Parts: sequence; structure tokens; C-alpha cells
Amino acid sequence: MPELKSREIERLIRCACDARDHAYAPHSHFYVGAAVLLDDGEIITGCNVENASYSLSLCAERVAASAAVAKGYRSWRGIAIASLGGVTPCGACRQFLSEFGTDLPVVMTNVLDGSRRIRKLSELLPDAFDASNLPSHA
Ligand SMILES: O=c1ccn([C@H]2C[C@H](O)[C@@H](CO)O2)c(=O)[nH]1
Ligand SMILES: [Zn+2]
Repeated sequence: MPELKSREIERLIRCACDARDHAYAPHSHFYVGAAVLLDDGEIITGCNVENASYSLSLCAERVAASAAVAKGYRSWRGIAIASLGGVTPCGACRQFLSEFGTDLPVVMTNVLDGSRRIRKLSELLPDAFDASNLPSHA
């Protein structure tokens, strides 16, 4: 994928794997890390944060994305997700991420063997709901 250089992908994956070490997942025991690459090369990470009231749990992707926004960064070059099996983001996260760009490259890594798949967010969520669907949109 032209937008990300291979050394950037490796760095992003490493950060997502490191963030996964902080995952708080005492209920599912499914540990996930995510890392967002910013335009200036900085990387911001997140992990899943579960709750005894299950539906309050936060996915790693949304934690990382929100942390980036909270630091003032809304323009990203890519996101990596590290998990057992290299899972794809859930539907809620696809929608959440699409707010900030449908072209975003999503790197999904299996922590067991380092294998990865890369897809554009628009491939994972075609025809996303966006602001143009709102009545207030000009
Ligand atoms: O892409 C994914 C898929 C799942 N999870 C989390 C949510 C929950 O804490 C646990 C099990 O679904 O994994 C993520 O963080 N990202
Ligand atoms: Zn999710």
C-alpha cells in the first residue's frame, strides 16, 4: 500500500503489540492493542478496556483513535491492530474510524506469528454513514 512505507508498518505494529501488553480484558481474556500513525510520524496507542458491565467495554481502536483526537490529531496515516489471530475491527470501530477518513490503511496483525493483512477502511466499511447523510448537511 503506497501510503505506508514498510518500516512505518513495522514500527506501527511494534507499538500496537506493546500497547496490547496494557490491555485490560479480565472478562473476555482477549487482549488487543492499537497504534495510530500521525502525519508527523508520531504514534499514539490504545488497548481494550473492559468493564464488569460488559457493554461499557472499549475496543483498542477507539481508545487509540480518541487519544489521538484528544491530543489534537485528527489526520492519520494508518492504524495497526494487534491481537491473537489478527482480527479485523468490529463494526462499531469501523464506523468510528471512518469519521476521520475512509482511506485509512488498517493493518491487522496476528501477535502469534507477526503475519498481517492491510486493508483500506473503505474496503472494511463500504458505503459508510457519514455527515453527508445528515439533514443539516448543505
Ligand atoms: O478489533 C477488536 C476486537 C475486539 N476488541 C476487544 C473488545 C473486547 O474487550 C474484547 C472481546 O471482544 O476484544 C478490540 O479491542 N478490538
Ligand atoms: Zn471495536
